[in-house]
Amino acid sequence: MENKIQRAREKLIVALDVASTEEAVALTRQLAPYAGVFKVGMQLFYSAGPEVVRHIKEQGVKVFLDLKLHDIPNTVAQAAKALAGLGADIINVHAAGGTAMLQAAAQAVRERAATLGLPAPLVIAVTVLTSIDQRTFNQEMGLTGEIEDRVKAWALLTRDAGLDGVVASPRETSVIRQVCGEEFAIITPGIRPAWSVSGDQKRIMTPAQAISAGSTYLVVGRPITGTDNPAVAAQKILQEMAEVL
Ligand SMILES: O=c1ccn([C@@H]2O[C@H](COP(=O)(O)O)[C@@H](O)[C@H]2O)c(=O)[nH]1
Repeated sequence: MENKIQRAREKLIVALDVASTEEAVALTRQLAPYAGVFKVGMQLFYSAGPEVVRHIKEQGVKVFLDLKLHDIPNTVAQAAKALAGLGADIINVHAAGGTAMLQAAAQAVRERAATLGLPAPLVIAVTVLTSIDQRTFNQEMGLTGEIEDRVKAWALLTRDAGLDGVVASPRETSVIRQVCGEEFAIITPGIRPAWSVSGDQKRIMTPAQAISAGSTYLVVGRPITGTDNPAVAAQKILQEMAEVL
């Protein structure tokens, strides 16, 4: 079981959705025994600044820089190049930016990392946000068809552009795995243990369901960080994951 707990720890990404470096470092120290990767999203990055990545890495964990770049290829490439210099282990962009943007981002990140002698971060594309349900997708966003088909198409686009994987709901993990293969990274937010509330997340699964579906990484924020005792919550989630590994 100890081996399975270790494997589960490597797959758990904690979303540090807080406003200061101090809070982020304190959470990282507390949760590092249970999670191998910590996610710096827009709230933390824009509040605390780029240096926060270094402070989190100093705790001996990996960092997923979740800034979801989406613009014209040149702009994204220049931004991705700047981010690659921060030492993050995973960087992401939006698949909706299209092949030229995806390729420009991946090339810029890999070249910059090589120049600095850093390991190349995984470059990942966000498909359809986990907060979007079928009604919003069709009626508000004006997109036709099923979410699952769009996710599948964007996952293939991402793979063909040479990126390392996607962000999607764990509900789409099986179909992505089928078409993109075993090596393709599938990062899944929208994780809700049975004892937590879904809130703004719409396409959700439990930690055990997401692992069973084949997700590479599970992103968990509020079900851990929003509780009175984040370490206990993280331990429970780790246990749920390990039981099906
Ligand atoms: O489709 C997406 C892409 C990114 N996220 C991010 O993951 C975490 C989830 O946090 P919870 O508190 O567990 O809901 C959050 O930082 C999002 O920005 C996502 O949820 N869905």
